[in-house]
Amino acid sequence: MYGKSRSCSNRYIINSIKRLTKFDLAREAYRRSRSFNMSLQKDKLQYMSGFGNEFTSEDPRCPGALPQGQNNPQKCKYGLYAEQLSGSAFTAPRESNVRSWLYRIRPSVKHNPFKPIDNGLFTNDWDKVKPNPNQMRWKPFDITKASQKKVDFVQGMATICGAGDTKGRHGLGIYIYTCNTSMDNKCFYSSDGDLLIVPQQGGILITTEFGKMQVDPNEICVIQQGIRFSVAVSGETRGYMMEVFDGHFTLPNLGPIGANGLANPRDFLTPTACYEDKDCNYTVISKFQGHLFSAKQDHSPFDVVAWHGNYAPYKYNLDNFCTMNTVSFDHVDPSVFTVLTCQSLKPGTAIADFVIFPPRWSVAQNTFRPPYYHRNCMSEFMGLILGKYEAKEEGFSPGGATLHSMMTPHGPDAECFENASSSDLKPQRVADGTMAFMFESSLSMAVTEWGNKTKVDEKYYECWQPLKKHFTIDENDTNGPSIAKKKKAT
Ligand SMILES: O=C(O)Cc1cc(O)ccc1O
Ligand SMILES: [Fe+2]
Repeated sequence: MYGKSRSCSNRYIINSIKRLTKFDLAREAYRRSRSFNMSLQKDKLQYMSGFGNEFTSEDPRCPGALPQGQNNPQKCKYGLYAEQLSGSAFTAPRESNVRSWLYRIRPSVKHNPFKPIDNGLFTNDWDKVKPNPNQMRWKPFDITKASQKKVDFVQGMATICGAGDTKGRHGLGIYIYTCNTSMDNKCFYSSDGDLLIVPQQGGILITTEFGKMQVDPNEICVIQQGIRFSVAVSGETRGYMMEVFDGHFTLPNLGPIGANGLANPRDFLTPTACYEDKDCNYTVISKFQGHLFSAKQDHSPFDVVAWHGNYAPYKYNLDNFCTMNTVSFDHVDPSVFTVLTCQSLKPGTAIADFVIFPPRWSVAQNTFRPPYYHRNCMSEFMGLILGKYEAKEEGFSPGGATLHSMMTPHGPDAECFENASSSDLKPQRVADGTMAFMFESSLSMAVTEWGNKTKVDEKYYECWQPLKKHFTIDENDTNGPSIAKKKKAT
């Protein structure tokens, strides 16, 4: 039945070359799926638009692979296995209930046992490190050259800071990834949380169980808990990554802004089903309770022929962000630039917000335009994708980072303060050719041992030391301080 069907071309080919050995058949299936996958140039990849939609997707090579009207028929078309991936408790309220059904060549369970592997610089063990309340700044993180040592995405992950606990399902981790080589017959998934990936140098082609996404610098993607993915790169590659243990990212409420603006739902792109039927020695790396484990299996995990559901990875181009801001006076809080948020149980308070500082018009009367001086009951980790950040034109470079921990004072450097205090306030473009971002968390994060000793800019504090005392009392100022007025009266 399957062999006669034009619809599943791998089977068709396999059955039409009957006298070949099992090995030849497997090789032929691999060749066909490989040439299909290679023909998917990054600009030819197809996506479905929308945030949190109920999507359906079938690989065009196997039409009708999705069961109609039910999730797990006694026999799935093309001999596929049905598998549910649950991203919320079965009983979660409808608005937060997420799951997808995958129709795959083999179920994920067909693997050898997981064995612990060396975590390298990747850890969620931040409680052993001594706390450090200082402002932290990191110079751009080094990328190993392929000629020195081949490093893939998983080998190149390093934890810079974090808080909370994977077992208690509460917290976040912030990671830097640097790599020079594609993951080869190897995939990764986190059992602990959702990953938000922010490429900074070099695009990444991510193959997931749901399909492929090309994510270039100035784009971001989210790969949720449990979803397997493999990263291909084409040179020296660097980026930032945040993992949230509590729940999933959502779009922020817009309140009085109205129904549109900030990150609009239709600009989120989810990949379409694209299977590979590949028999090979494959390695699955699992992050489980903050530790890495490896399991071998005899096939590619990217064998999902069709899927449906509302639990699927997505990407977003930061250029699509519709910025809101003041058109009268005062510097508006940076929450107005929130792209995605992972909320805690405390109303309006985030485990993590992903906030960007996009190119925009700045129009403000009688206002100190750059970020204000600040002490925050939240932690602020910042990264720079491109260009410069207006509050610190010098010293904060693309591929570097800053951390302003809970209640740690921060704000514009002395030069920025002096310039912005006297600049002409006509409407102006700000942040053109730049993209800075912030991971803001209500948790108090600890910097890891690696974070404390790698690329740290020990002189960061110096950027505020030239801030001058400008305080003066003008005896003739009738609106001035009461002491001056009292003196005049007597
Ligand atoms: O530069 C920062 O550290 C982030 C930041 C931005 C802003 O617009 C206002 C306050 C703030 O802390
Ligand atoms: Fe701040």
